[in-house]
Amino acid sequence: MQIFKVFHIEAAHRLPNVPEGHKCARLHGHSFKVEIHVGGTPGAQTGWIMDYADIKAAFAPLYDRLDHHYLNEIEGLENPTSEHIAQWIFARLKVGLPALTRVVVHETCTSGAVCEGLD
Ligand SMILES: Nc1nc2c(c(=O)[nH]1)N=C([C@H](O)[C@H](O)COP(=O)(O)OP(=O)(O)OP(=O)(O)O)CN2
Ligand SMILES: [Zn+2]
Repeated sequence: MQIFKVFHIEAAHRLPNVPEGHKCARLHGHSFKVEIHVGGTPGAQTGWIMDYADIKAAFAPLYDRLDHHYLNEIEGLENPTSEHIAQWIFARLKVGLPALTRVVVHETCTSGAVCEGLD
């Protein structure tokens, strides 16, 4: 079973490696929606896999690094595609949140990336 918590991140970026004339080469911003999913079995007494507040606390340091920042300036996000943002979050969050199973980054209402592990 999995639970999830949703975060909203305002941030700017540009994609440096797109073909010439691509709209995403220009500086622009998004209201990113990030889902953090955690897997496990609900505890017999608690009835929950984990307190949602603990997911929030684990993600907080990364949230602070991303929210209202220019993503290209962040180490590891020099090419901040949805895919790279999802991988960047997964790699760093997994260390302190071992039950992490999935990171979903909605870049717009119609597009996004899902990371369920690192190759
Ligand atoms: N595979 C990827 N493709 C694109 C990415 C990406 O991160 N991974 N990023 C972009 C742009 O940053 C852009 O902001 C989002 O693109 P898009 O979904 O095309 O945005 P629109 O608002 O124009 O979408 P519509 O629903 O078609 O209006 C581009 N590609
Ligand atoms: Zn974009």
